[in-house]
Amino acid sequence: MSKQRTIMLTGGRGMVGSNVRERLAGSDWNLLAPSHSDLDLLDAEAVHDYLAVHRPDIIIHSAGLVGGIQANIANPVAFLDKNLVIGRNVIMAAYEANIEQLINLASTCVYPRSALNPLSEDMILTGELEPTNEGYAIAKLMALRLCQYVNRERGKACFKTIIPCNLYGRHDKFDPARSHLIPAIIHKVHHAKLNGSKVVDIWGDGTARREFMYAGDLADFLYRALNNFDTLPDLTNVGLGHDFSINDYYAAVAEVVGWTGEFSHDLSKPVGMKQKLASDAKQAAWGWAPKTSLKDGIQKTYDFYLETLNK
Ligand SMILES: NC(=O)C1=CN([C@@H]2O[C@H](COP(=O)(O)OP(=O)(O)OC[C@H]3O[C@@H](n4cnc5c(N)ncnc54)[C@H](OP(=O)(O)O)[C@@H]3O)[C@@H](O)[C@H]2O)C=CC1
Ligand SMILES: C[C@H]1O[C@H](OP(=O)(O)OP(=O)(O)OC[C@H]2O[C@@H](n3cnc4c(=O)[nH]c(N)nc43)[C@H](O)[C@@H]2O)[C@@H](O)[C@@H](O)C1=O
Repeated sequence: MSKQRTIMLTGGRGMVGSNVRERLAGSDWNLLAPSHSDLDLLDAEAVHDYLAVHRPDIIIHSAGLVGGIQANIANPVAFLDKNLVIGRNVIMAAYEANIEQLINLASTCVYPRSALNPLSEDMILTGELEPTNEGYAIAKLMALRLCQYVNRERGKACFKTIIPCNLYGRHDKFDPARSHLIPAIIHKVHHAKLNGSKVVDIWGDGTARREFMYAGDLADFLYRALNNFDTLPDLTNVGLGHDFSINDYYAAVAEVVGWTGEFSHDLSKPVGMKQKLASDAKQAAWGWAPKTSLKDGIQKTYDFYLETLNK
């Protein structure tokens, strides 16, 4: 009989982490998902001691300070400092404890702002970063490179990094000061419907493009990666392979929510990258593709939003 394998999931109460926990429910994996209050990842000694005691077979590192464009602009110090320290602590503790397998989560903000789309993994560190989330991106780049250096020293690919595109889904954050685009639209359009408002504001002119994947699909990718770690590429984008304009996302949410008003454009708001579409060549070669359509994903996210309002 084979030994039950143990996974440590950081950020297990966050959006990605909660979707991963739901995906793992009923599986053979023994899951360790310490909450922020159980284990503060800013505390290097605590992380070191935790790994020395628990010795997981694999770590999914999904914790961090995460937020939309406005939160990143408002708090560059925290986004750089906290993510740098958390990334360093988790990866170095895993290195020192000789943990065999780790999956580190980066983000498409690691790509240069002027790189040609679709963005392929070999474009990393070839140009200037997008200023609206530069601090966050520098922290993510540090963690990505640290994983690659561990692999170089060990002579094998033990610590792998995935680069998800923008994500949304159940367990998302809907607070306008922190939220990413899709939860922000759900919150705005739901309230417009509730209050009988005829107009909703879109930040910017709405022509910027984003690739938003349903977080349940990322959990599905990670589940496959856990069970096929050896074939998972050392560094790979994870995404849809196509994108939509900001205006398209507003229209899609309005349809799901059932609101029929009009949109105006607030040109004083930050827009960030004009486009950040990740190449899906590596993930496709690995044999994986997301399954959730934009409409289904928005519907599930809206249902979750309504559940949280009623709690
Ligand atoms: N959301 C997105 O669009 C994208 C996310 N990613 C990456 O995916 C990962 C998960 O993101 P997501 O789930 O959206 O983010 P969330 O903010 O939903 O979750 C992050 C989690 O990290 C925890 N955390 C933060 N600081 C600490 C700490 N000091 N010690 C312990 N736990 C801590 C948070 O706990 P608490 O809330 O209690 O502080 C929270 O549970 C991140 O690495 C992110 O960069 C990549 C691409 C896109
Ligand atoms: C995942 C990625 O996410 C962040 O980058 P971002 O993609 O720019 O983030 P966003 O989801 O907040 O915005 C996407 C687009 O949407 C437009 N937009 C319109 N109207 C609203 C609106 O009401 N709210 C928000 N937030 N955006 C809006 C907004 O102007 C922008 O053009 C990084 O900071 C970092 O976290 C990171 O790596």
